[in-house]
Amino acid sequence: MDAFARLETTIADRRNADPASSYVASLFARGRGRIAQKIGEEATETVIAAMGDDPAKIVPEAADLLFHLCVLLADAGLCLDDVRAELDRRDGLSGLAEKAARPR
Ligand SMILES: N=c1c2ncn([C@@H]3O[C@H](COP(=O)(O)OP(=O)(O)OP(=O)(O)O)[C@@H](O)[C@H]3O)c2ncn1[C@@H]1O[C@H](COP(=O)(O)O)[C@@H](O)[C@H]1O
Repeated sequence: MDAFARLETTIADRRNADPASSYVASLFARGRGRIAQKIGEEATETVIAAMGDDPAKIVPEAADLLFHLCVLLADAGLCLDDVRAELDRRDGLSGLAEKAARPR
């Protein structure tokens, strides 16, 4: 099982855990708005790391961001396979061509 699959399983296991002993459970308890806010914070921290001079510092921030995104997906009843399916759907479709084909 890869890291993302393990993480999804752990997050699902934490849904009814005690928020006092589980960070994931505490996020579920605080709700979708708080989870979304954390994604904003972690995205900002990733941007700050990206603007620095040490690319290695992006890695832990990206991990925080992806972790919180996984919690958001779980909270919304979604999973990474849903995201994979969307990426598969886009595979081979140029971003520039897709944008040019959008209704104006
Ligand atoms: N991957 C992670 C992971 N990445 C980041 N974090 C936590 O995310 C939080 C984000 O850092 P911040 O400094 O922004 O958090 P904070 O200010 O303390 O949080 P707030 O009070 O602002 O909400 C920290 O508490 C990190 O420890 C994570 N917490 C848990 N996991 C995974 O989730 C599993 C279950 O964790 P628990 O639910 O805590 O058992 C763990 O075994 C890990 O696999």
